[in-house]
Amino acid sequence: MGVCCSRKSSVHPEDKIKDSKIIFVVGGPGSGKGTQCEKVVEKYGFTHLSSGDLLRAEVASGSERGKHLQAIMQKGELVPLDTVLDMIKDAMIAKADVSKGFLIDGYPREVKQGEEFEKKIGAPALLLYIDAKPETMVQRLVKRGETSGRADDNEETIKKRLDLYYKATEPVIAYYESRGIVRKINSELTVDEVFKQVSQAIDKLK
Ligand SMILES: Nc1ncnc2c1ncn2[C@@H]1O[C@H](COP(=O)(O)OP(=O)(O)O)[C@@H](O)[C@H]1O
Ligand SMILES: Nc1ncnc2c1ncn2[C@H]1C[C@H](O)[C@@H](COP(=O)(O)OP(=O)(O)O)O1
Ligand SMILES: [Mg+2]
Repeated sequence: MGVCCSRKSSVHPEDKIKDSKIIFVVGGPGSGKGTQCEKVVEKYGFTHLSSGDLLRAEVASGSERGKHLQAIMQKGELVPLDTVLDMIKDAMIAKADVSKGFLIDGYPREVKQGEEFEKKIGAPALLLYIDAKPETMVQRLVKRGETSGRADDNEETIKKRLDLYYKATEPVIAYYESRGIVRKINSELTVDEVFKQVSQAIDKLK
């Protein structure tokens, strides 16, 4: 490795984001992640990146890759790790200069996603665990499905997403609990009451 390469590495775009404040927002489908993230953006000015929104934007672009992703999401399955991680990383880099912190909503969906994120980007300071009962989540998603236009907000896919959440995503919480960064949020309350808990968790960060 000569001078050229070491110099090159010092201007890697990743360098801009590795020291940012990173908050993972994890919870089942319909638990209220997106709703709370919007409120955090309003109050704290953080950058909200939802893996689901990034994927849906790719689908909406009509690209070949989008068609492939749509088929996976419609079945309630997880898209390939590299696809979603690259999208998040690119979105973070694009905001690196102006962001006060990042809310990573809907990621990690499995422990491996968390490990890869830390290898390629950095470590989270906090994991907000948005917790609601399965009956509550199903009820909210069925209701959201009346207007969301989302291909995965139907009863059959909701059931699959819930099963996958308990199987693949819940272990993520235990994984980070051992590091002491998990804050469990009771999402059975009103949006504002849930947000009070979220605010308290974020305020403790400073
Ligand atoms: N605390 C709450 N009480 C009642 N309904 C809620 C609450 N939080 C979210 N919702 C509703 O539940 C649905 C799912 O919320 P959303 O934020 O999209 O969840 P997620 O991003 O976790 O799937 C939305 O229709 C939202 O308006
Ligand atoms: N981190 C991730 N890894 C793999 N697939 C993901 C993903 N985040 C989202 N997806 C795919 C599969 C999900 O069923 C779908 C919708 O995700 P979402 O918008 O985060 O749902 P919700 O907000 O209802 O929990 O997109
Ligand atoms: Mg969401």
